[in-house]
This record gives sequence, C-alpha cells and structure tokens, in this order.
Amino acid sequence: MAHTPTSQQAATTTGAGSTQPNTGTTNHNMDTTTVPAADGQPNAIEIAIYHRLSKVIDPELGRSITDLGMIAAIEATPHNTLPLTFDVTVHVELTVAGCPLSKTITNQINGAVASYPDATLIPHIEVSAMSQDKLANLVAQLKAERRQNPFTKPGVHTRIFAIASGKGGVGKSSVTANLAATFAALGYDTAAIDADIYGFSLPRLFGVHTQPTNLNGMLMPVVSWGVKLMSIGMFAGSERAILWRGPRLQRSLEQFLSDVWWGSPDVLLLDMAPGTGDMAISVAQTLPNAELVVVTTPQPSASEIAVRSGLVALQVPMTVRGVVENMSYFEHNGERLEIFGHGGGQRVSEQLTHALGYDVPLLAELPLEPQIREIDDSGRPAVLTPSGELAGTPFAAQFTKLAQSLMDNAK
Ligand SMILES: Nc1ncnc2c1ncn2[C@@H]1O[C@H](COP(=O)(O)OP(=O)(O)OP(=O)(O)O)[C@@H](O)[C@H]1O
Repeated sequence: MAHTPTSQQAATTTGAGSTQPNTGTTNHNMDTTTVPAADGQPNAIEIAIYHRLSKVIDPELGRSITDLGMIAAIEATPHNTLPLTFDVTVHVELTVAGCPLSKTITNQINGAVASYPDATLIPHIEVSAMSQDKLANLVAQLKAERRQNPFTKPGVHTRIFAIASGKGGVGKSSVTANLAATFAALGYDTAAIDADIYGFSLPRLFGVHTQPTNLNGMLMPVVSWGVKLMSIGMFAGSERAILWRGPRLQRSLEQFLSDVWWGSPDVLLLDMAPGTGDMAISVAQTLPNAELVVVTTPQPSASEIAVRSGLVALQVPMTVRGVVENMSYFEHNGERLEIFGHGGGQRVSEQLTHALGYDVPLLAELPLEPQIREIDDSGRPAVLTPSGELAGTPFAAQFTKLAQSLMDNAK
C-alpha cells in the first residue's frame, strides 16, 4: 500500500488537494493517473520518483523506461524507525528476462531514487519480465512507429556510407571498424552493419561474443566500443535460420534494416562484400541515400577491381564519396617503404572522377602496421585505447580526419 508522506520536508500540499513534493525539478503537469502507485493513489514521493524515472533511458531502445511501460509499480512507505526516511520499492518489468543490460537499468533506477533531494529514500528494486501480451503490445507499438526501413523516411538525417572494395583482403572491414569506432568516439550516434554476409568480420573486430536480444521478432543491435552493430556472424545455427527467412539472401540487408531497432543514428556504415556484386545494387535500392567509399591498396591488381566496384554508381543513383588507400606504406627507421607499390588510390580517384563526372577524392592513405592487425584481432579497433577513447596515434588522427571529411562533405 502507498502512503502519503507526513513530513513537510518531503512534501507540500497544494490548494487543489493533490500532494506535490517541494522540489523545483518536479513536473507539475504530469498526469498522476499514469503513475503506477501500488494502491492506485500516488503520493507525492511516488509521483516525484516516477517523474525522475522518466529520465532513465533504456540503453537498447533509446526510450524512457516509463514510456516503455517498464515501471509496473512504485510504493513509498515511511520507514519503520528512521525519521524523514521512506522505503521506496520500484517494480521493474524488463522486456526480456535476464536482459544483459538489466544491471545498467537497475543501477540507474537506484540512483534516481537514492538521489531524491527532499527526503531520505531507501531504494528496493524488484525485477521481473513483462508478460507476453504486454511485450507483444510494446513491440507492435514500436514497429508501427518505426515502419519498415527507418533510413528512408523523410527527414531522416543519418549519413550512410557503404564501404566497398573490389578485391578481398585489402582492409575494407578493418577500415569500416576503425571508422565506426572513430565516429562513435567523436560523439556521433553510430551504427554498422556487416553486409558481407558470407565473410563477416565485424563481430571479431569489435570483440562481440553475444547474440542480439530478440524482442518478439525485433532485434536489438549489440553495442560494442560505442557502435551499434549487426552481423549475421552474431547468430548461431537455428537462430541464423530464423533470421534468414527463406532462401533469398539478398533480402538480408532489408531484414537488418527493418527487423532491427536502430533508433536514429547519425552515421550508418555498411561493410560490403568484396567485388562488384548484387549487394551494391541491393544497397542502392534499399538505401538510396547511401554514399560509397572505395577501399584499395596501392597495387594495380587491387585498384583495377576497386574502380569497377565504384563504377556501380553508373548503374544506380549512388554517389561515390571518395577513395581510401590502405597499406600505402610501411614506416621503418623513419623511411617509408612502399611494399605494395604506389599510386593505386590516386588511380582509382582519377578514373572514378573521370567516369562519373564529379570529384571522387583520395580521402586517406593509411599505413601498413602489424600492430593494427594485432589490436584489431584482439577485438578492439586500433584507433581506440583500451578504455575506449581515441588513441593519440597518427593512425587515429588519420581516421579522425577521414571521419570529419566524410561528415563535412555535403551530400
Ligand atoms: N593498415 C593495415 N595494417 C596492417 N594490417 C592490416 C591493415 N589493414 C588491414 N589489415 C589486416 O589485413 C587483414 C585483412 O583485412 P580485412 O579483413 O579488413 O580486409 P577485407 O578487405 O575486409 O577482406 P575481406 O573482404 O576478404 O574480408 C586483416 O588481418 C587485417 O587486420
């Protein structure tokens, strides 16, 4: 049962007969009928706590936990012995039992209750899972709001960069991972999709060993190093079969877009399969806003095919934003050794500029560094320090410049 606090320090009674806490932060316009008080009659502390909980955001859905219906009940009762102290029990219903982020959410709820300024509150958090019906309603509501592919709606501001290469092994996935990590470290809300469905690399490069949470058929991207990620490589056996409804693999991208709750990222990167294949056409059809970034190494065998991967823009309405040359040189005793030759990136830039009729600049020339491979393979993009900040290395500086030039460059 909920009790109205008796202390004037905890609450003041308004002329309308409703009890309001005397904190300047209270939302006096809040409809108190929505406050799930245990006895249906919310008291001042319960109203104030509900308001404070409306600021707690579910990390996966990016919505307030009160909007999501996750607060099932709040009960504030005076403490048995301590004066001006209340026990506050918050009944939280998570979307899925054993949700990996439950600790984050409950810690935030604890903080919101314990830091209440007008009385001493002792938090008690009771965690359970939503009923199937409630969850189904919530997912239906979220799906209705989001509708299909969220990146093609009018007014969507997400910049989408498809990272392509002609040849495999030139470092396209490594560039995607480091660029995504750089965007996230610079403060952009960043998402990345492994569109390389047979040769997926992003889970390894980001050290992801967990599966995305499946909310009644809507998937939550896995967040690693600040980047929202989705890859076929995150699914094992039977789950993989569920994700790939039917044999039409080309639908994979559409499914990643429409079946995953992305929120509203500033940047979406797609790690494309090597080659000039169907996926590029599929991206152009599904994401008409996508811009292509072509990765090559300096050697002609890579750059010739890289040009072809950029020429897909002649067939579909897609802009090639620029070229990145990877493994350009190896620095040894202050000397730059051009192990894979010279000029591949520049050649791709010139040929695409000529063929497409607009400037396709060479955006970066990245070094070959064994350390980069070692760090990438350890599950941390090499641009980041172990604590997740941008490293103070020339390599991280080059990626920062690359990220900024991509964002500065108007579509
Ligand atoms: N600049 C670099 N210096 C050192 N190693 C690199 C560099 N870029 C990439 N690598 C390493 O080269 C290998 C191939 O890179 P990556 O997997 O990113 O290539 P890819 O183009 O995506 O290939 P595929 O499409 O076949 O998966 C990886 O082991 C990666 O760590």
